[in-house]
Amino acid sequence: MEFNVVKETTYRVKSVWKTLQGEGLFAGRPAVFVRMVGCNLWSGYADTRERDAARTGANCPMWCDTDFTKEGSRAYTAAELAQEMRSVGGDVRFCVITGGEPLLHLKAELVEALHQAGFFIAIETNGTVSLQEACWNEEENRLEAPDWIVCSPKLPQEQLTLEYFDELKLVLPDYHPAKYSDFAQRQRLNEVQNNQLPLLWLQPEDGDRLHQATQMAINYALDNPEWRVSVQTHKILNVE
Ligand SMILES: C[S@@+](CC[C@H](N)C(=O)[O-])C[C@H]1O[C@@H](n2cnc3c(N)ncnc32)[C@H](O)[C@@H]1O
Ligand SMILES: Nc1nc2[nH]cc(C(=O)O)c2c(=O)[nH]1
Ligand code: SF4
Ligand SMILES: [Mg+2]
Repeated sequence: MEFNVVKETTYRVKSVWKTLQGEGLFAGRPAVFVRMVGCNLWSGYADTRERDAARTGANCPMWCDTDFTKEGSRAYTAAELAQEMRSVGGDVRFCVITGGEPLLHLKAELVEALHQAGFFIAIETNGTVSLQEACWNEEENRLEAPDWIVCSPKLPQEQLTLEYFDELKLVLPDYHPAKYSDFAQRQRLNEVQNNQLPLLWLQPEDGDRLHQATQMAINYALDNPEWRVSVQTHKILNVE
């Protein structure tokens, strides 16, 4: 007898947890976070920082504050992940998909499952992956995209393929606004923002250079008031 086994797509997830969104417009808002494994700009292992920074040309491998390695991760189907997120989140229906680089994983199928489970979906991305390519719904011939896109670029703007975003977050001192002026135009006008105000953030790099980076961010915003300073509030509140 022949069996036609259709293998379901699974998603490699480091962790699912309930916390407060720490950064950007939704700072302070209860959220279910999903951290996907792996990134295209750094392997995630400390001994490869310099090598990976030289290879990718991004500085973030030198100071990324996140463990997105595969150790302790789990594979979920879209339905299993939606269920786990409902179970972890209780009444929370705001989720943030991050990583690592979440657009290496996210597909229309998962976006659909999370929407069906009632979630408003935000993502945090480095801008190197096209939404069109990641989240195209082949059957219905349309884009099945997350609802809210936060982009924190680490490569020169000419190399970024992300078509649009809702918030732009540059980590200082390595990523200067002057180098992202064309890319900043890809911010979309959206209903949440009542089609107004650009959301342009300067986020000081946490680590040895935090003090210097914070001063830079403050001074730049005071001189260029379309930019705002983003504080990583979860680190102050001491939540994950
Ligand atoms: C860990 S990244 C994951 C998502 C995606 N790979 C990206 O870079 O946007 C999540 C956010 O943390 C920021 N980030 C990482 N390390 C940081 C640090 N040491 N200080 C401040 N922000 C940091 C990133 O710029 C990004 O906005
Ligand atoms: N609480 C909390 N808020 C966050 N906002 C963006 C984060 C990320 O790592 O993508 C993050 C995070 O790691 N924790
Ligand atoms: S900041 Fe984002 S892009 Fe850079 S290494 Fe960390 S997860 Fe990857
Ligand atoms: Mg973080």
